[in-house]
Amino acid sequence: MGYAQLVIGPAGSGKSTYCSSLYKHCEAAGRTIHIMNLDPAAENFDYPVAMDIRELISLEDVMEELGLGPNGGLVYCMEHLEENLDDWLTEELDNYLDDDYIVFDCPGQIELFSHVPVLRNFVEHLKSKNFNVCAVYLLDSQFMTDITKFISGCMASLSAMVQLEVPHVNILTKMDLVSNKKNIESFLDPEPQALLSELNQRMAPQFAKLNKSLIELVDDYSMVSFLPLDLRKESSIRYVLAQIDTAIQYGEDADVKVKDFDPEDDD
Ligand SMILES: Nc1nc2c(ncn2[C@@H]2O[C@H](COP(=O)(O)OP(=O)(O)OP(=O)(O)O)[C@@H](O)[C@H]2O)c(=O)[nH]1
Ligand SMILES: [Mg+2]
Repeated sequence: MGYAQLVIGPAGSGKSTYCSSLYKHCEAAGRTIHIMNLDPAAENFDYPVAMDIRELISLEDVMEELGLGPNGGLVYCMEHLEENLDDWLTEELDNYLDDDYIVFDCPGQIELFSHVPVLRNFVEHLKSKNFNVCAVYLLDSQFMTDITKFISGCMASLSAMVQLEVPHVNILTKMDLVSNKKNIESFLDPEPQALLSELNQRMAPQFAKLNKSLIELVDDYSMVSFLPLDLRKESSIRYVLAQIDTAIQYGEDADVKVKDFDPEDDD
């Protein structure tokens, strides 16, 4: 059994920075994780790159040879990855052992986890290789000061969740930049009714019905919950990692068992 995090989220939400902070955190804690770069356009890395999509295909070559722009080029690269799951990726993964923990640093183009099936097939492939996978969706806390942005962030996360069908953890990044923590706290685990009335206040009356459906949808998937991440604080990184580890049952056989709960024990 292997373990994997698929780090996704809009462009610039802090995915690569998260990966490198996680790497440092684990290194200091004596824990081994491997980071794979899945962004064919990435150039600089703050973490040791264990696997790299650019060894398979580079965006620069694709743009040059096929005359594609950056986004079309990226989609082409990812589709090429998809076609090479069985050979290239399988071979790469063969270098890792049971119990290895791999973190995939994805590109930020939102299409990749909403419109095209690349990441879904990638995840299916990992599952078929016995990996427990968690989608880690990062959203920039700077965009969370406003209910309408919050809802659109939730929708993007939800579409990734529905498409990938793996455990899913939402994280609010760049908490060090948040000056008024109160504004954000109301978004971390908000009351659906409070969200709805705020949304209604912001929008013209004809949207009331749509607003209600949106909030119900978000609530039904019980995903209106974000973990704040402040990379300056080890405790914050540790907490977020522990939540993800629980989601993929990492370390279950060790001492974590006590913390697991069996719904049947609950009555
Ligand atoms: N202050 C602060 N800045 C951050 C943090 N995380 C990332 N940044 C900055 O945000 C910018 C984008 O960060 P990246 O980690 O490259 O974001 P990304 O999601 O990998 O971006 P793409 O790969 O282009 O989608 C960079 O300038 C980072 O330095 C954080 O926790 N705090
Ligand atoms: Mg990145």
